Amino acid sequence: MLNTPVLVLVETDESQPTPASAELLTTARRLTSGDVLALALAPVSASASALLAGHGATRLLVAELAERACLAAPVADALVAAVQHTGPAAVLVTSDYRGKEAAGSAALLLGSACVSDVAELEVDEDGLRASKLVLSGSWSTTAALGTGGHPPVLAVRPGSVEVPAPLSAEPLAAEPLEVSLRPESAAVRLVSREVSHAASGPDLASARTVVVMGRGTEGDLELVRSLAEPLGAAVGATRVACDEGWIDRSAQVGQTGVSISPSLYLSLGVSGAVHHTSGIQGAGTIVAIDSDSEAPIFEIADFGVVGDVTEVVPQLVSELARLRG
Ligand SMILES: Cc1cc2nc3c(=O)[nH]c(=O)nc-3n(C[C@H](O)[C@H](O)[C@H](O)COP(=O)(O)OP(=O)(O)OC[C@H]3O[C@@H](n4cnc5c(N)ncnc54)[C@H](O)[C@@H]3O)c2cc1C
Repeated sequence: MLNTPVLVLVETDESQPTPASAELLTTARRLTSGDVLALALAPVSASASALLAGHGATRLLVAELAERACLAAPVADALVAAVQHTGPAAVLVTSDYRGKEAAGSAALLLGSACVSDVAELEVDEDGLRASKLVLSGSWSTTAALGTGGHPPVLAVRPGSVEVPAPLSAEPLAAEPLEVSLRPESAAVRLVSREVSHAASGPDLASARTVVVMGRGTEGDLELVRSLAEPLGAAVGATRVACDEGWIDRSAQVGQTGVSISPSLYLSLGVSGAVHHTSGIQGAGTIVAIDSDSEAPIFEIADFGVVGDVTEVVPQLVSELARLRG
């Protein structure tokens, strides 16, 4: 175990940290006996701050980036400022679209290492080791990050660790962090930001359960939602479903879409092309419903149903309702 601080970029809503942030804090807490420094990019409510502490944070730095918090370059500047202020052994961010880009930029600015899509982190006598799956999950690679240099910046995939219930804790005192933006960061302005159609359920990248719509659903989003809603699942899609305009592009899972690692992945009429399955490498249990028994998705599925989604899904939904009384 390390005894030096670990810096974690966290996000909170009104009352709590996001599930991905709780995972990062859990990971950091397991890596070090030293401080776990939470860096927030907006003011944090007392209840969210207490939960940050409950998940393992010992200090809370707040860099107020306002609307720039959703742009990678200013976030990288905030990470660099926090590193210079606190001297951590490592920096953890969530491996999503913004986190990966910010991690790369921050590592470049710090002259340190960067690994994205990290599935597992451990400490051995030589320092930190980060593991990830590559080549559509056919290889697991581990990078040794050494010690003594600038802290490595690690983008950790959501869904990689189980988060225990938070301990009861007092809110942390927020420590303001001054961030001076580089001219190139200050030059980028946020013009608009809106919630997309696909984002009406849980966040796709960090959801514990995901139901994915493929071509076999023939665009019946109601059918997909009829299963997703009782499961509290996020809705994802294949590229074909997005190309057809059945659902917003932001729902695309795969090589050119979002990478997901839910505990439960359920596919409806998805063939299992490698471009799609490369985005679900970290998934726990894979359940596939497809009318073609030869579909490649069945090669990686833990449970498979060969059948028509229009017949199987309603039966599944009513069985779920029956089991829940
Ligand atoms: C460079 C590149 C990048 C790509 N990136 C991505 C990516 O990020 N994500 C992605 O998803 N794809 C991506 N693709 C596309 C990918 O190769 C596949 O074409 C796509 O994933 C297939 O989508 P699908 O499974 O919905 O459709 P199909 O492959 O057409 O499969 C449809 C499935 O539905 C089944 N079916 C049909 N009717 C029913 C029914 N009534 N009930 C049950 N099952 C039924 C069929 O048996 C079939 O297995 C990429 C391709 C390229 C070249």
